[in-house]
Amino acid sequence: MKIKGRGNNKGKAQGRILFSNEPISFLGGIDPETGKIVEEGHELKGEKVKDKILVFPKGKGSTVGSYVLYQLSKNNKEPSAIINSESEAIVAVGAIISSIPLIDKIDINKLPKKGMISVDSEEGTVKF
Ligand SMILES: C/C(=C\C(=O)O)CCOP(=O)(O)O
Repeated sequence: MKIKGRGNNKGKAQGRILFSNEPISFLGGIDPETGKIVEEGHELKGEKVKDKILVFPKGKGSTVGSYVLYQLSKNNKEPSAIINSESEAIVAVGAIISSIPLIDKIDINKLPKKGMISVDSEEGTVKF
């Protein structure tokens, strides 16, 4: 199946889905050294974002989160792509400065919660 959204940063990626129903805070929520989700009580606590297609509704928390995404990419711990219901500025800026493909305006409830997925953020499409 192919779903069209809005491509925000050009690029293609394929990988395993890491799916969250909850927003993600990059500052304080993800360790930039390891790529591990560390936010207490978060449904993905303990998971690593590296090489995953990270699916979540939107970012939350500090604007410094954009820089944490950049730190993740500098440490080779970044997700391969991000899919959001609606990206806000923190995730959008972080993805752009880190060259991470990003697609939003996707009804993430229509996506599988696990398995492989392909992202083409030039077309603005996801395939699974
Ligand atoms: C740039 C900021 C802090 C710093 O330099 O460490 C302010 C961030 O403000 P938020 O309200 O957390 O976005």
